[in-house]
Amino acid sequence: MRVHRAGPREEIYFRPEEVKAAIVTCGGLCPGLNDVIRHIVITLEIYGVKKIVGIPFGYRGFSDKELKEMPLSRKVVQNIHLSGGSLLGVSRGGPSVSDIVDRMEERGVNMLFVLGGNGTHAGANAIHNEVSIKLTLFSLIVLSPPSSSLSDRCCKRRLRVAVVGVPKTIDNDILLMDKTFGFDTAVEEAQRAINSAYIEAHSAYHGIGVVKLMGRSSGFIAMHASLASGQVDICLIPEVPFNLHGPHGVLRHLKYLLETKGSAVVCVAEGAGQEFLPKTNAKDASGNIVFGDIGVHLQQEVTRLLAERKINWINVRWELVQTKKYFREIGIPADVKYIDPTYMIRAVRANASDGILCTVLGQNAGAFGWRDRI
Ligand SMILES: Nc1ncnc2c1ncn2[C@@H]1O[C@H](COP(=O)(O)OP(=O)(O)O)[C@@H](O)[C@H]1O
Ligand SMILES: O=P(O)(O)OC[C@H]1O[C@](O)(COP(=O)(O)O)[C@@H](O)[C@@H]1O
Repeated sequence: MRVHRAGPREEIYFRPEEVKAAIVTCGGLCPGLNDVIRHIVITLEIYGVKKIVGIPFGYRGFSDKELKEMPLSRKVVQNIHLSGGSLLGVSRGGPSVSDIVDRMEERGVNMLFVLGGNGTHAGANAIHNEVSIKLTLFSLIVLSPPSSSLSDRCCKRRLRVAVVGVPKTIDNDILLMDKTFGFDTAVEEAQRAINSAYIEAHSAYHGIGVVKLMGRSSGFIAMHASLASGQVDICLIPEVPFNLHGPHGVLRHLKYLLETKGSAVVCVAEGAGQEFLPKTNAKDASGNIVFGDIGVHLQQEVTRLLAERKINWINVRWELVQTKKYFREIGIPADVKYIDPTYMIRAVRANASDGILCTVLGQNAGAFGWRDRI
């Protein structure tokens, strides 16, 4: 693996007037996508590029004839960082790499900026392998194959195309990077949910606030948000196995907290405790495994509980049901409030710290597309 430092080069390969640059954002949303898009466009304009387009809705925008590419300029992107989301839209799934490269050829795209996570970069790598000649420009700070193998591996279509990847993950789980953009904002936003859970729990008799945060395989958001809040008693993350029941189980500790403090707040990352849930073989459009839904278990529990209590349990989640059930069984009243701010923490505008990070990333990506041969 080789990691290339991004940023401007002394010599550049492309003539600006010959460049048609395209930007695509794939996977899930993340605060700061618009900031990065904005700075790529601004940087490309500084280099003199006149043809810059956005590909709508991720890789899907390459195949769906209904989706037209969006002309981008400094004027268009001037204020996009003031709102969350992606100006271009995002999606999972989409066309084959061969189709993507066909469309790139048809449209004359010779510089492609890809913003996304693991899957997106697997796609970017595949595009790179499909298009490139010896001029092989891949990766801002992600993976790149050793240069000696490029001419052998990357000459399928022998096109002069630069592919630049900007790593994006709200989960902040890329080992090579201290911090990924959007993470800081997500953690900050998560504080609101935790604080609400605390207020609710604290204001109820034997109140328990449960907050579920993003994190399929890593609990950085949950852990950082918990540490920052100072209001969380139990933080459950995928990296650390735990028991629900038993002398060292979460429920027993909650009982202790109710008896000693009168209330408690639990912050759980979505990937934590998956082993307690029924497994499904479902996959999302990108082929990512959909975590065991609580469906069957929930239905069974809800049916039983509905009969006993006249409460609308339809939207009650598994964590909540388990907690309520436990305290009902042990005869201790508990008032459990469940908050799921999952999409609220990623649909927001980037905060100041992420804004700066995105500025640096966007500028360096915009400048990196020009580099001469590796
Ligand atoms: N191995 C792969 N090869 C080519 N494209 C891929 C691969 N894995 C995912 N993709 C594409 O990358 C895009 C984003 O992938 P996804 O896993 O949803 O998000 P993320 O990039 O955040 O991990 C999707 O359009 C998907 O089809
Ligand atoms: O509901 P969606 O759109 O599939 O996204 C949810 C997933 O995105 C993630 O936040 C990861 O996304 P990124 O790492 O690509 O930012 C997971 O933790 C979560 O399971």
